[in-house]
Amino acid sequence: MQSIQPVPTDMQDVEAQNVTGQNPQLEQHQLVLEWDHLCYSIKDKAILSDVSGTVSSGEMLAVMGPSGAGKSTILDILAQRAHPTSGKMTINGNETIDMSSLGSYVEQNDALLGVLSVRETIQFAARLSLDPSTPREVIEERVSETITGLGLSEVSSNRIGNAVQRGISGGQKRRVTIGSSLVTRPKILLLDEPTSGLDSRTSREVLLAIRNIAIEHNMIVIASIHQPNWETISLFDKLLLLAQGRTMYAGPVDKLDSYVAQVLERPVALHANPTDHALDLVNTDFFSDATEGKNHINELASRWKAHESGFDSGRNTLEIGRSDAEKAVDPIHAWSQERRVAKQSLRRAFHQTWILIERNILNYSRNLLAYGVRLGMYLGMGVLLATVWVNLAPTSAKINDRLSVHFFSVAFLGFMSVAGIPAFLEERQVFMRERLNGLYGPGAYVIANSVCTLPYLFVCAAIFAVLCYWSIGLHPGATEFFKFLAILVLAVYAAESQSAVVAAALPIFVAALAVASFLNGFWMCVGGYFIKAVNLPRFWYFWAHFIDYQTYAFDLLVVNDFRGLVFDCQTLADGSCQCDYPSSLVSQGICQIRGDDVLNALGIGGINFGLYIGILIAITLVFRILLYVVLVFKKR
Ligand SMILES: Nc1ncnc2c1ncn2[C@@H]1O[C@H](COP(=O)(O)OP(=O)(O)OP(=O)(O)O)[C@@H](O)[C@H]1O
Repeated sequence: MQSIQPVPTDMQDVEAQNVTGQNPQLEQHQLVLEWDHLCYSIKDKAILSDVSGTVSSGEMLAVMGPSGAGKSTILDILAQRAHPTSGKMTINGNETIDMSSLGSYVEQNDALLGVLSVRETIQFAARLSLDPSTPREVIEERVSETITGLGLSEVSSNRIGNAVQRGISGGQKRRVTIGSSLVTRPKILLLDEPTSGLDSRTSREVLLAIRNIAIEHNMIVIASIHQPNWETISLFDKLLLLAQGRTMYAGPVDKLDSYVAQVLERPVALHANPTDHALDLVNTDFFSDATEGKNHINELASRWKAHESGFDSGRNTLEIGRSDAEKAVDPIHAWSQERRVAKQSLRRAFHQTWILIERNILNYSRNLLAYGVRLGMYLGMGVLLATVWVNLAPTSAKINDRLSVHFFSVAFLGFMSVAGIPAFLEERQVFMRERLNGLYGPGAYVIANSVCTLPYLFVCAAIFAVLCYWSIGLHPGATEFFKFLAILVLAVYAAESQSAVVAAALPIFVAALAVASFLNGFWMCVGGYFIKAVNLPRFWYFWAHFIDYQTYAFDLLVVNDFRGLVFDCQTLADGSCQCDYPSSLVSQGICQIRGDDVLNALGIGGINFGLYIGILIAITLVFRILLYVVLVFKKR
C-alpha cells in the first residue's frame, strides 16, 4: 500500500509545484474507484442489478456484454451522469465524489467543431483544461504526445469536416474525441465504445496508446468495448462482463478462461478467443423463448454470485483498515476539492472565456455553411429591397411603402436568425461534452458566444444597410444611416439571442426551428404594423406587444426615418389636397404632410429614442440571461 502524502492546504502551493495544474505529489497517488451493489431502474424496468466492481490507478477495465447489456448505463453512473437507484460508489472510501474534477467521459457520439483541424481541437481542449500559467511548450508537448499516441500525426492539420467539407474519417473523429479527453490528463478516463469505427489493428494501437498514457500518469481507464480480439483485450487488466444488466464476470482478464471452464463448465476451445466465447455464452438475443433466455442469465448470474466471494476478482485492499478519519483527509479528495475551487477562480474563468472567444472566431470565420451562407443571404436581402423599393418618392402615396421597408427589414432579418440554429446546435454539443467533463461552465460559454456573435451580426446588418438604404432613398444624412444600422444590429442580435435560447432548451433542429419561427411570426403579428398597436386586442396589447423586440425596432426605424421629412400630398382635380394621413400643413395651405404628422397618426410621435434603444438592449440581455439559465439546468 502506498503511503498517504500530506495534503497541500494552500492553493498556491499546488500551483507552484507544477505549472500544468497537476500536482506531482498526487499524480502517483493511488486511487481506488469502487462501486457496490449498484442497481438502476427506469419505470420499474431493471437496467442494472447488483453490479459491483473495483479498479485502481494505472489499471484498465473493459466493460463488455451483448447489445443492451447495460454497458453505457454503468459508464453513465460511474461518470455521475446518471444516479443509481441503489448502491454506492466510492473513491478511496469517500462517497463524496466530484467526477467532473477527477474524470473525463468520452461518450458514444463525437461532438466536434467541423472546421477546426485535429491539432487545433486537441490544443483547445488542453488549453481549456490547464492552468492559465502553463507555458506554451508544455501544452504543445502534451498535444503532440497525444496526437502521436493516437496515430493522428498524418492528419493533424486536416479539418474534422462537416456537411459541406469532407474531413477525416469516422474512426479518426473517434480518436480526436478520445484525444480531447486524454490531453486533459484526467485521473479517471471513461470511454464508451472508444474503438467503434476502428479496424482491429487501429483499435489495438489506440488502446495501447491510452494504456501507455494511463500507466505513465497513473490513470484509471474504464472502457466499454465490442468484440475485441485477444491481443486487444489483453491490454486490459480487468473485465466486467454484463448481460441483461447482471454481472456475468468481474475480475482479471487472464482468469476469464479458467472461470468459464471451471465454474460454467464450458471450456474455451483451443485457439478460440475467451472473450468471444464468453460473449456467446451470455448472449440470449437469439433465444426463441424469452423465458428460457431469462432463466439462462439467472443461472449464469447466480453462478457468478456463488463464486464471487471465493474468486480473486481483483478487489483492491487499499482501503481495508483505513479509518473514516483517514479517508476524510485523503489527499485525492482534498485535491479534487481544491481543483474545483481553482476551476471556479475568476482568473481561470477569464482565461477560459478568452480561449472560447478565440475558438469561436476561428469557427465563425471558417464555417462557410453556417456563417458564409447567411452572409450571402443578408446580401441577397439587401439587393432585393434595393431593387424592389428602388427610389421611393417622398410622397404621401408612398408612405405605406416606406413603412413596409422598415417592417420588412426588422421582420425578415429577425426571422432569418433561425438559420443560425444548426451552427448553435453544433457548438452546444461541444459545450455539453466539455462542460460535463468539468472544463468550463455556462458563464464562460455564454459570454464567449455573446461577444463573438455581435461583430458577425454587425457585418450582416451593415451589408444589408449599405446595399438598400441609399437606393431606397431613406432619410438622407449619415446620422440617420448609422442609427438605421445600429437599430438593425440590435434587432438582429435580439432575434439571434432568442433563437439561441430556444435551441438551448430544445436541442433538436426541427423542433427548435419550428418554435423559433413561430415566435418570430408571433412577434410580427403583435408588433403594431399589420394592426396598429392601439387597435390590437387588449389581451395581446398589454403584454405581447410590449415584450416584442420587433415593436421597438420597428418604431425606432420609423421614427428615425420619418422625423424631419416632409412628403408631398396629392392635389386633386377640384384643387383640394389629399394626404394619406392627417396633415398639420394642409390647414396652412401647404399640400404636404410632415413625417411627424405620420408618426403622431401611428401613435409613436412621442417615443423616447434612448428609452426604446435601452428596452431593445434589455430584451437582448434577458434572452442572454435566459440562455445562461437554460444551460445551467439542461445537462444534455
Ligand atoms: N432512458 C431509457 N428508457 C428506457 N430504457 C432504457 C433507457 N436507457 C437505457 N435503456 C435500456 O437499458 C438497457 C441497457 O442500455 P445500455 O445503453 O446501457 O446498453 P449497452 O450495453 O450500452 O448497449 P449497446 O452496446 O447496444 O450500446 C437497454 O435495454 C436499453 O433499452
